Amino acid sequence: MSMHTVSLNKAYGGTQGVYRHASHETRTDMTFSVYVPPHAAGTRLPVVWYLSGLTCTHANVTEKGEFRSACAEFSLIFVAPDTSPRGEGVPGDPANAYDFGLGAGFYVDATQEPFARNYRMWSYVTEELPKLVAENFPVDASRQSILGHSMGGHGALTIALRHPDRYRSASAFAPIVAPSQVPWGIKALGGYLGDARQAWRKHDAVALIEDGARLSELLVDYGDADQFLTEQLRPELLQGACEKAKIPLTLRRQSGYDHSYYFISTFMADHLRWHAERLKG
Ligand SMILES: N[C@@H](CCC(=O)N[C@@H](CS)C(=O)NCC(=O)O)C(=O)O
Repeated sequence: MSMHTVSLNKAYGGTQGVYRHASHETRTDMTFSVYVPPHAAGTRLPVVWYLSGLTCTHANVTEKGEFRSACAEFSLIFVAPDTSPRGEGVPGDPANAYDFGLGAGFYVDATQEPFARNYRMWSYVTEELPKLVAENFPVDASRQSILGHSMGGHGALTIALRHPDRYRSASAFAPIVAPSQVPWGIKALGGYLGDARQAWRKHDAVALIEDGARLSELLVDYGDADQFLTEQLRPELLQGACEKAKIPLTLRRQSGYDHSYYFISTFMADHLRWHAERLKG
C-alpha cells in the first residue's frame, strides 16, 4: 500500500505529517495526519487513534487539538483520519446537510444505496488505515488506544467495545453514546444501514453494552454548556448502561465548556496522560 506526503512540519522535536493515499475501502483518495514524537531510531512507539466529529477532516484536530506537547512528553504517535470519503462522484453533498454524507461517515460500512460503494469508514478505520500506518510509521501495534469527539467519540467507543483486545484504553470528548436514540444517529444509521434497527445495535455504544460488550474502563468528558448535550449526546444513557454492566466509567462534567475545540484542547493532555499510563510496557 502506498501513500504520499502532503506536508511535513517539525513540532515539539517530532514530525507532524499529512498524508494521502488511494483507499481500496472507500474507492477514493483519503487524507490523514500522523504526529510522530521524538524518539531513538529503531524504537517502536504506542499509537493513539483520534476520531473526529461531524463536519471535520483530519485538519480540525491537527490544527486545534493541542495534542503534540503531550504526545512528545509521553512518546505517543497520534493518528487522525478523515470522517468520510470525499471526491468526485461521492454522494452526500454537505450543502444539503452537515450531519449526513461528506464529513459525517459515522464510522459504519454503509449497506444502503447510493452510499454503500464509498462509505466504508468502519473498515477503513479498523482495517485499512491501521495496516498502512503500521507499514509506514514506527508503531508498536500491541500498544494502541483510541479516543474521539462527538461522532468520533461514538466511533471510538463502538470500535473499542468491538475490539477489546486491540485497544488498551478508550476515551471520548462529548461522545454520541446512543445513536439509535438521538436525531443525529437515527438519521445517519437509518441512511447508511437502512430501517432494520437490529443492524444499528453494533454501532451503538449503549446497545453494545446492553448486548454484552465489555471494556475494563472508560473515560468521558463533556461540557455542561455543550449545545448538543441534552438532545444528541445524552451521557446519562452511557452512565446507566455502564452501571448495569459494572464497567468502571469516569464521567466528568466540565463546568462552562461547550462542544468546540476550545473544550477538547483543554482536556486533551489529560486524556493523553491517561492513555499513556495504560500503554506503558
Ligand atoms: N457548528 C457545526 C456543528 C457541528 C459541530 O459542532 N461539529 C463539531 C464536531 S460534532 C466540530 O468539531 N466541528 C468542527 C470544528 O469545530 O473545527 C455546524 O453547524 O457545522
